Amino acid sequence: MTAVLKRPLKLALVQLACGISKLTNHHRNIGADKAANLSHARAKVLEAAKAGASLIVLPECFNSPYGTQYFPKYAETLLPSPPTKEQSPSYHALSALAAEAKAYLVGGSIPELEPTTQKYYNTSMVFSPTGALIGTHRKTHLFDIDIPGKISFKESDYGKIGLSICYDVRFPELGMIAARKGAFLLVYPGAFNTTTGPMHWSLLGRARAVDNQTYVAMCSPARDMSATYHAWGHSFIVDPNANILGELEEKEDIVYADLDNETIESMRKGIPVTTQRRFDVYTDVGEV
Ligand SMILES: NC(=O)CCC(=O)C(=O)O
Repeated sequence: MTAVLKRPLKLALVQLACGISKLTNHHRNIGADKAANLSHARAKVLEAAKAGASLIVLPECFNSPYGTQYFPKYAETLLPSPPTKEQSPSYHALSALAAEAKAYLVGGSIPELEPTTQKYYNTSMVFSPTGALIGTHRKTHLFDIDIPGKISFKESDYGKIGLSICYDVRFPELGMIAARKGAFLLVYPGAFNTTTGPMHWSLLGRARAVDNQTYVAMCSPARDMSATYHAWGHSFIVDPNANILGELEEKEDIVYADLDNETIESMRKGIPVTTQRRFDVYTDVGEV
């Protein structure tokens, strides 16, 4: 999916502690307690909003332990939209939180149960600062006017973001299609692990940034060695030149970066691959 946001903007990735934690009694089993996770996510998102972030991202499976064995217990029904509070407490919590934070909120992902087919999905929901749902993504493998003193509206100040989930980052086509449709930022709520994380997490995010000359944001849960799945952590934000603007370690924390148009424009001017494609020689797979 793509969403449209005004730039420049401050982006925050919330590397949430969402596995089962043994840190303190207070935090014990927080990963297994959806209501506690939603309340903890609220506190961290409001912290990011207070720091000035207008686009805030939560990680993959932010309100449940990560693992398909947990899907039946934690899954919510999102269709028909809008769901009731009973069908999807997370939908309502995220919608209210986006409005409270007055920020765009990429709600990481949650397990979804499709009521007709009874199939499970790993689904991300995106809310606007009014609390409206503006997009969803299920993991799959310019009007410019300036009349002085009257009206000024610059549609080109707005940009789209492309959203995929975790393993999706290994499929360059998704990011490429989003970038070719105008996305300036590719967001991946994700939960790599302590095996594949050190090998590929950073490499893949930086590769997608260079491929598409966009910003890329990879938002992981914090690592919890007492959970059944050990998330890599290391949430990071990278610019279109593959420079890491900020990266976390494995514990709970928030990383911020200011994103602008100029960096993308200057990168695309300097290395103009976006205008040099040879569709007379090979097929335009990004044109779908
Ligand atoms: N949650 C995921 O999709 C994990 C993907 C992963 O670890 C990988 O290496 O890819």
